[in-house]
Amino acid sequence: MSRRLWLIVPAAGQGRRMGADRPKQYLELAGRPILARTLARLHRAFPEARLCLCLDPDDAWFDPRWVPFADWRRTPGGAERVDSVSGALAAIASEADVDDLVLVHDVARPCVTVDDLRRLRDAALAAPAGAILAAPVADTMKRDDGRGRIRATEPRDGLWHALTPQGFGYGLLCRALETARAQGVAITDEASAVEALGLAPRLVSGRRDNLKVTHPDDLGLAGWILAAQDEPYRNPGEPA
Ligand SMILES: Nc1ccn([C@@H]2O[C@H](COP(=O)(O)OP(=O)(O)OP(=O)(O)O)[C@@H](O)[C@H]2O)c(=O)n1
Ligand SMILES: C[C@](O)(CO)[C@H](O)COP(=O)(O)O
Repeated sequence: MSRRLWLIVPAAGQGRRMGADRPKQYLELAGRPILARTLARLHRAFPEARLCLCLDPDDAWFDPRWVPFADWRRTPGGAERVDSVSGALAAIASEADVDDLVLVHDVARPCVTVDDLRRLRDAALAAPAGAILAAPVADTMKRDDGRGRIRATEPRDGLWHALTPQGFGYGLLCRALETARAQGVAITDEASAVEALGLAPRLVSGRRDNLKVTHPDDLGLAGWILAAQDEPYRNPGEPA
């Protein structure tokens, strides 16, 4: 049997750094909520995928009309991003096979391109330890002294920004997150849990404009990026 594709979209954050009147995934980006934009990009790349959308159980903003997937379920978000992802993995335990491929993608990354999504999927299918989109660090890196001054210039050779999606086999990702939890390893992405097992996920060079909308000025930037990208970002029938 061929490996099925699951998408896990953590969307249960509060957007504290954005400081808006609602969680940032519900802020408008080029006329639609960020959540709708991100799901539209994922659907354009993988219309047949099964979606787990991690939402805060108390979320009062979500509208199911923004979900273009035929096969989707809402799963309860947790206290941290990793808890939201773990909750989604647990929710599909009776349906998923260990070899199924799981791509985890932040709802806060609406500018990911269809081309990058498919390249990452293909790389993750071929890599036993999974794969992540990532971008090489382009700036000189400084370490501060805790008082707003430079203590050191850090070598940037071999440094990458971790992006999403991050893709792994279902069984491997469950084992990695359970082990990290049991060992008290703090993780901010899926790859770091897999790394903690002693495995080495592949780095797939992705576009630098796959930014995570985090701070207020990211919103304008994301709007410019969407407008500039050379692929359509509206769903068929969606107003201009
Ligand atoms: N308990 C949480 C925390 C975060 N996320 C999701 O994880 C992604 C990356 O998190 P981040 O950018 O830090 O989002 P927020 O937690 O919303 O932002 P902040 O840290 O500023 O509050 C986002 O898609 C966010 O919705 C989640 O599903 N569950
Ligand atoms: C997973 C991630 O997008 C990789 O860059 C990122 O770590 C998630 O955001 P957070 O601020 O670390 O929760």
